[in-house]
Amino acid sequence: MSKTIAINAGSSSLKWQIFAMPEETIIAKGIVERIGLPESIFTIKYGNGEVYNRVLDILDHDIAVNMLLEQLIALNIIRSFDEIKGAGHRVVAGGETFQDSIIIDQAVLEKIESLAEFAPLHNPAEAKVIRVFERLLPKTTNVAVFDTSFHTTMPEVNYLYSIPTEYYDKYKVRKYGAHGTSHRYVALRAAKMLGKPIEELKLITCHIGNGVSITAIENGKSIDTSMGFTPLAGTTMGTRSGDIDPSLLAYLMEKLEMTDMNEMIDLLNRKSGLLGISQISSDMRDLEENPDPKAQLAVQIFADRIRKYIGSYFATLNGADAIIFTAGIGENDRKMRQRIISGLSWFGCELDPQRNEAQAVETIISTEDSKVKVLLVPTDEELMIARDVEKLTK
Ligand SMILES: Nc1ncnc2c1ncn2[C@@H]1O[C@H](COP(=O)(O)OP(=O)(O)O)[C@@H](O)[C@H]1O
Ligand SMILES: CC(=O)OP(=O)(O)O
Ligand SMILES: [Mg+2]
Repeated sequence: MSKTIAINAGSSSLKWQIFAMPEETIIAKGIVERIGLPESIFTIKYGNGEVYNRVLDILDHDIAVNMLLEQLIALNIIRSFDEIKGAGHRVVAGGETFQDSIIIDQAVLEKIESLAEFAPLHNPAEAKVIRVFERLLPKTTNVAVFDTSFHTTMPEVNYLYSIPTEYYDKYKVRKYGAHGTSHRYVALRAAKMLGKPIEELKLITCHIGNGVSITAIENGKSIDTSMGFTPLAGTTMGTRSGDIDPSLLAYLMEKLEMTDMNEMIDLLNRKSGLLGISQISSDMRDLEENPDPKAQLAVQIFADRIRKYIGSYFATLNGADAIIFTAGIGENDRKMRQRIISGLSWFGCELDPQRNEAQAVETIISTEDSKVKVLLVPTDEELMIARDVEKLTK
């Protein structure tokens, strides 16, 4: 038995699990939520159902990971960092350089850092977390697992933008997508739940967290996905605008007397989405029950954009067997699932209100008669990451 830690740094969270491998039993797990927001939540579950929980302001991922490593020792979950043989790190953007998971050396880490423009809210923070590991756990093998890997099967017709092709040839400008590890995991689980080989299924997977992406899956392969060159594209998200008319950039920059394009991109990445529309919060928990009309408008726009992508993927796939909900909002927010599916009855999707009460458990939430099944599948990016560490370090 060896111990592997899987670290999943998201835009608003840091999730992690320590597994005994190859048994895949969980030794401890935890999440730091609302990173960068007031009242971040730091939780560790370990031992025989023990829980360590603190609410405090955690400014960034660097602080979160240092706090986590400190508590692993303080709570006696491990006696020394040397016990951890492998560490798997989620990295959002691998570009065309990294098609698969890889052991991290200095050249790999520098390349991950150089891909910052491909995932500005993620790669820099993820690289920092890896550097903390290199410093504090020098004997541990670090492995990078890329969100983009699963989407490398997308056909050219879907990953190319309608701009001069020379820019793809010269600069690798294309759609890369994200959340691939999650889409892959929930698709595999869905096939099990439906009792069919994944090769025979057409699936639309909806990863709805602080970042949101919708993926069309055929034959177990990603055919198209809503995120683009970076995770800014697609649907409305916690702080990201999703798709907009690019002409807006020049127009708004002039109005705002902005000269730096990075400032504009930052506005779309960090001040838009639920936060921008509601002017209240990027966190769905602060909005869902909030009677403020702006909060409710934000919630409606959020649902509408997801529904539109699902609709378009019915066209991409020429029909679908199942829609799958996962991630923070997809797993926990039944009202949001109801809002999204209620507009898709023409396609043959019908939710069972009672089954839809479920939260964070694997279950079918559509009615018996629903032509398209609707599934709730809690994602487990960390397990997929730990499996890749095991594969590469054996
Ligand atoms: N019980 C809940 N009801 C509604 N939304 C929830 C609930 N629990 C978590 N969320 C939402 O999930 C989002 C975070 O999702 P998550 O997948 O953890 O994020 P990340 O993108 O950082 O990985 C937040 O917007 C949070 O409000
Ligand atoms: C790519 C992305 O948006 O990831 P997350 O939802 O974890 O922030
Ligand atoms: Mg995430």
